[in-house]
Amino acid sequence: MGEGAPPVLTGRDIAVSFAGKTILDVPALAVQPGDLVALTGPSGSGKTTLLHVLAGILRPDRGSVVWGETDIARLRQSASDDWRYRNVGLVFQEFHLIDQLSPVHNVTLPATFAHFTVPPELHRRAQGLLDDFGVPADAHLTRTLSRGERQRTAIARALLLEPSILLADEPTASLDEDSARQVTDTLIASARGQTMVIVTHDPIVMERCRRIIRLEHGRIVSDDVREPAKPSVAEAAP
Ligand SMILES: Nc1ncnc2c1ncn2[C@@H]1O[C@H](COP(=O)(O)OP(=O)(O)OP(=O)(O)O)[C@@H](O)[C@H]1O
Repeated sequence: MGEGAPPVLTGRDIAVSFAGKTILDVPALAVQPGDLVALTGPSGSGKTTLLHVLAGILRPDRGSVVWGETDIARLRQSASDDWRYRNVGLVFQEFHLIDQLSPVHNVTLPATFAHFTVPPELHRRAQGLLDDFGVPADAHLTRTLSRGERQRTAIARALLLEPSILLADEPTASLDEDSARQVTDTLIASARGQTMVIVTHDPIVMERCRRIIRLEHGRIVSDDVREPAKPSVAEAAP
């Protein structure tokens, strides 16, 4: 992690309201490059809203969200989409997979926005990632996968283009304890200097993160830095 380096993310005075009610009120947030941050807190506390603001999916009513030198809160929609495509891997709570495609086809989808046909090396990388995450790559249509396999497919897809930022919303929510441990270890092993912000309630994920930010009623109520736990299984390199 870039200890002492300038933050890769600087948020200031971020506010989001829905129907006149303030959902998020974050005066300041800085994240160091390569850090592993868990965003936790009770249901409805604003975690997904903050993640979407950090991803540029949701424009805050107020404030700045500066990644590197780009204030994504000021970008037009198309520029924001382009910035996200170039920089961010996203794991959504509801996965956003296409059921009628194979898992490997879902994982290679991000590549189809930039390439007419998926380059063979990205196809191989997709298969390698699915293998690392224990998903049968071509065997079935995605709709036949279990919820846990779908979740792991969504994580593999977020990693395909080796984004510098990974934002994940409850990436272990559908997994049993062993799978959650394995997926967390694989995810973290695959981070080569990536900055990760993970919304989670899962102690298995939290113990592997260096920083735990807790939200309540849309505000940061605690922000703790500590030594993360070591992986429980041998780290696999995708
Ligand atoms: N589009 C919207 N319109 C109105 N209210 C919304 C909207 N999106 C979120 N909210 C409200 O904002 C609050 C925060 O929601 P958010 O999904 O960010 O919480 P969360 O901490 O991620 O919750 P969970 O752990 O249950 O996923 C909730 O009260 C939710 O109902």
